[in-house]
Amino acid sequence: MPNQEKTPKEIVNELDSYIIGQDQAKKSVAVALRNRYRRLQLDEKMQQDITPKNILMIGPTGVGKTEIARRLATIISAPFVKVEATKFTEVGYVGRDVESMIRDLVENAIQIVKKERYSGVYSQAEKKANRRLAKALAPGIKKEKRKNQNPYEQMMNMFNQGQQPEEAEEPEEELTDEIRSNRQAIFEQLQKGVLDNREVTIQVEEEKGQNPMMNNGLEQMGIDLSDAFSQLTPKKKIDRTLPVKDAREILIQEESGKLVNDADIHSEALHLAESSGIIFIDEIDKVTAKSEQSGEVSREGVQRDILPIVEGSQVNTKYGALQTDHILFIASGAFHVSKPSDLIPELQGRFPIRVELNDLNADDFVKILKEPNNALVKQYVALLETENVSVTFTKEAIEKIANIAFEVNRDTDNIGARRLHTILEKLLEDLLFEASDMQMGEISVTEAYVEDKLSDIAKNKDLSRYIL
Ligand SMILES: Nc1ncnc2c1ncn2[C@@H]1O[C@H](COP(=O)(O)OP(=O)(O)OP(=O)(O)O)[C@@H](O)[C@H]1O
Repeated sequence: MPNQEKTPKEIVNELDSYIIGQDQAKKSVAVALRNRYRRLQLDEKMQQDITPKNILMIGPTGVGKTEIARRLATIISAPFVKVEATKFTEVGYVGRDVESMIRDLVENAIQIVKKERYSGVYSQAEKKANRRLAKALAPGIKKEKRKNQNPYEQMMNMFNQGQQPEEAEEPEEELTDEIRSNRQAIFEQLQKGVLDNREVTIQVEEEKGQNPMMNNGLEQMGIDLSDAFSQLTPKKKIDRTLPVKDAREILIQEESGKLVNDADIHSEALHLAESSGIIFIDEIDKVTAKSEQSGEVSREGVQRDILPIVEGSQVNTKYGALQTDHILFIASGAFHVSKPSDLIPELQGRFPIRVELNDLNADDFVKILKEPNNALVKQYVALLETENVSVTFTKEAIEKIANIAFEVNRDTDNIGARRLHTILEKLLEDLLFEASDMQMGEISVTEAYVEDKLSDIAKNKDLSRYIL
């Protein structure tokens, strides 16, 4: 489960592999996280005396605020959600209520726990899935179901034959020795992954879409009716024909679901969200009285609604009640118009750790393009490699891209590192289009190539507003 024992230095080190600069912000999140862990080690009385300290990140858009918080959560496998303060409305108005952030956090925790539990039963589930695939690929001889058999008789027959109810839904089949040994041989091949591309028809549970009409409003109370109904009605099975490797994935999911206990997952997820959840509240600067436009629904009211959640309260979810005391909240905003002191005093008190994030310059962009583990340039190189096209970027080309990004930010809107995404997409547009037909090739992206593709657009402010 979440690795809370990492020291602040270890955390900062790991953050460094993904985020360039912003050292102060990295340090603050690492310390806040460690303090939460330290507080949990104390006796209850002491724990209550120490109020958890949340973080306020101040900085322009696209400089790494969300990225630091999200990455922090990944490093310690903690549940994480990002919400926008402006999307919430005061209690009593139509819109999302603030408690939905807690319910979203729990959903995220469920996914984390489920993934972990499923991986624990993976080999067992895979074997069961391969058995089902072998059965589908080497079917037995179907026997006609006896007519006029009443349900009681059917149950008794099943019982006598030691069948499970789900097996009983399928028509009975007769197995000859030949089918049996054929099935076993297929099963063994399946285990080795030999038949992965063969087509197979399997019965899968029909996916039920949620009914938004039914849930609207009830969601606010943590009630999901379609979920409740789907528990009551048996799942409908439908036939699907698809390659073995895809069918196996579906069946492994189904079989894993049968091997784990849902109630355990739910309670573990609640505990996980309570003890190590991280909630990132963006645009907090936009819910101050200063940023309000006249005639608008009070935005400050949203702060009043957020307050009890940040202070520690109980929120009901469909998996049970959750106490919010130990959740780490990271609020963020540019604070161009308003100041942190425009937040209601109680909320200011709950976000005592303030960090400012710096604007990014062209040198930062060079590093962002090539250094992080998931650097953009690395992503495109990997994507094109799947087409056997090997792309390299010269040092000068990367500097040129960084400079163009910086200039476009300066001359139009400053969207921080997000500008690199749009610029690279435009730069590599033709290459991405042609790559599939190139059949092996080596391409070097040079400064001249960048100039050729981007300079005209970058020089024209109106054009770059639309394209870059
Ligand atoms: N310092 C950085 N190092 C590496 N990548 C960065 C950095 N800053 C931003 N990025 C990249 O830019 C994108 C946007 O950054 P992020 O989501 O963190 O913005 P933000 O500061 O939270 O802005 P907003 O408040 O508008 O959400 C991300 O894809 C991220 O990878």
